[in-house]
Amino acid sequence: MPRLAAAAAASALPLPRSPASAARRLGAAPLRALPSSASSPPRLDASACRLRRRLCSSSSSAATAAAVEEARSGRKQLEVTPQLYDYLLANVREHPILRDLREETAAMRGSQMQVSPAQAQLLAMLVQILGAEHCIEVGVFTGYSSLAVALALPESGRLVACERDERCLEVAKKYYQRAGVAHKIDVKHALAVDSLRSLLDCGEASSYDFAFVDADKRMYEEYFELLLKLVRVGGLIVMDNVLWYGRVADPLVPIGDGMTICRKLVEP
Ligand SMILES: C[S@@+](CC[C@H](N)C(=O)[O-])C[C@H]1O[C@@H](n2cnc3c(N)ncnc32)[C@H](O)[C@@H]1O
Repeated sequence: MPRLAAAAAASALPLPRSPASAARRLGAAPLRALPSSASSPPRLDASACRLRRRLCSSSSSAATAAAVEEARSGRKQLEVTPQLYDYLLANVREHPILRDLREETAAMRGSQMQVSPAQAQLLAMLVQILGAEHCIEVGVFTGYSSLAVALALPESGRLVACERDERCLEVAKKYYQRAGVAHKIDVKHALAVDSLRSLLDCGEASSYDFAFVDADKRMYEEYFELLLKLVRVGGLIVMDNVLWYGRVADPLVPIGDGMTICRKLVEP
């Protein structure tokens, strides 16, 4: 975690702090625990702590609690209703083959794992803004996000796509062919951690512009450390599901389920 935190400090957008470190930084005892699962410790709402700290010298505790609640309720998060989702879908740019892939995947088990068209458009835009040529994806599923990235890459671009499930890859490869981008995608059918290590073993440190992680969450720290080596200075690492259905406190980039964007600024 220290390396992760150090990298986050250097990046444009910070990664989540642990509740304990947030409390230490604020010099405050936890005010109140957010709901958490039985297996995880209660989490501190750091923004509530910050607010309380600002107010506590001049307010009574009742007034402070009221101000905390007011600030909390004022921080509105938009719920994506079916109507809003339809609106987004109607207005997002989606390649016709991406749409076909989304429709085929909708009938498959695990279809909810696919990134949304809006998230895919964001990834494609990041790749284009960066002028990325070399990309990595960890967690392909049926290929929606990887296809969006490959379509955004120039002809000379390459995407290393890591996935352990062969049946998902069959669907993905079919759509890579249909979209005419199969030549840009190097599919690695293996555990992603092994694929990333073998890229490093092949001398590919600091040679990637962009990485997207959307796979097994317990490995995120490991993926981040490996990608920090593989991505060049100035490159981006995008991690999906960082909020994990809201089970993480102190959200930072509430895009979808907490897509977090880290820019590598220095060699680790
Ligand atoms: C959330 S889905 C990816 C969705 C994909 N980005 C999309 O837009 O359709 C996660 C994928 O990661 C794969 N996966 C999980 N753990 C993995 C591992 N250790 N190595 C490689 N792939 C893994 C799963 O098989 C699954 O297909």
